[in-house]
Amino acid sequence: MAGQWLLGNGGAPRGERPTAVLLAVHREDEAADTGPGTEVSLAELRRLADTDGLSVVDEVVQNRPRPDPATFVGSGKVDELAALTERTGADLVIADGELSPGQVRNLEERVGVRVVDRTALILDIFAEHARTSEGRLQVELAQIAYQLPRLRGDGRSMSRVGGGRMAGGAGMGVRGPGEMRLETQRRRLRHRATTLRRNATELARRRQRNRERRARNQVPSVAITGYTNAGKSALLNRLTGADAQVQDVLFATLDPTVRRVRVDDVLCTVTDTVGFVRHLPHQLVDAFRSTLDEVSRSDLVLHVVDASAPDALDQITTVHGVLHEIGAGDVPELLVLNKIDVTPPEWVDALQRAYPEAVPASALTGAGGNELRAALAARLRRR
Ligand SMILES: Nc1nc2c(ncn2[C@@H]2O[C@H](COP(=O)(O)OP(=O)(O)OP(=O)(O)O)[C@@H](O)[C@H]2O)c(=O)[nH]1
Ligand SMILES: [Mg+2]
Repeated sequence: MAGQWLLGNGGAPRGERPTAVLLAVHREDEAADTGPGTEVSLAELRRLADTDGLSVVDEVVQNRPRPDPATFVGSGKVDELAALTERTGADLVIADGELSPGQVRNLEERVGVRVVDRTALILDIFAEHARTSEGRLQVELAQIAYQLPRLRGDGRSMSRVGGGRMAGGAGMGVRGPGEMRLETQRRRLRHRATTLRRNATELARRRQRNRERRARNQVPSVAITGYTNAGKSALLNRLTGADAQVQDVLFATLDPTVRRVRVDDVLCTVTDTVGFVRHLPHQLVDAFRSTLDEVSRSDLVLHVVDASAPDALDQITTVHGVLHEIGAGDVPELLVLNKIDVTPPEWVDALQRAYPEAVPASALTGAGGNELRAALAARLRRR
């Protein structure tokens, strides 16, 4: 895909990447006890920015019970942010949350640089990583859903935030009052979404037919799921000898790879698919419905956890939340504690205390492979 609507520039050397300041609200109230904490969330936002080809130069965090409805952080912090972006010459600000269109406008007016949110960043990464026509189509649908309520009539939001395939074109060369332009943009986007949805339906039907064919052959299906970067693709390769793309970036895989494989004596299909993340944009969950159906229609979910992540337990909870949301909450699950080659043994113990049936393994070294195969075959036979 052309790069004009991308926030970052993954191909550029680090020194030439666009620079960003992160902006977060640290809630001191009860929410802080249940969530992963601001530190973990910010570290993840930093990785997302890095994956998107941006260079993070600084961050601004404010303690407050909840985000300010007008400017996300309070007025004093906005001044601080403006001074910081001025001093560092940062190209944009990324808020760790979802901003309302009003918050974006107010912040941009006062800070003087582009302001985007976590959702836009994730959409941008998806746009860059989608390879197949189905993946691209789903990403564009998600982008349109994100853009529609954020159109400004001046054509700005189109090319500024995430943008879709039509980013540069829509709204260009249209004269007239802002209201009319806004209406034209809206109509074009809706029209485009209708076309895309029609194609998506056709692709979903094809997926459905393939699933039915596999079901007729009585071959059970296993869907590999888990948090992004947990090692899902590496595990698929380890289990099936496939050559799925393994990368130390977030959302390397967007398009499902299906492999037929014999696990011990059981023949099954194994699908590797898109990873999950905290606050996975609902626009993406909606748009990726047909891809995610591979998970909800599978016979077994192989849930891969990066045991070496300090927030592994919280990642498990996040994945369970998304599985529930996509209607896969009732599919039997086998948990794999991956990356034990780099995990302190006491962490693995703690995870196994919480999830006694989980199988420790390493997709990298192959450790635990036999136990995993045996557990997988046993679960499939039990079916
Ligand atoms: N040390 C170690 N690294 C691993 C292991 N499994 C995967 N990795 C590394 O973790 C990173 C992510 O692996 P992937 O297989 O791409 O992860 P994924 O879950 O498919 O990630 P997305 O598709 O981006 O959601 C890569 O750098 C892998 O080399 C493991 O068992 N041990
Ligand atoms: Mg992957």
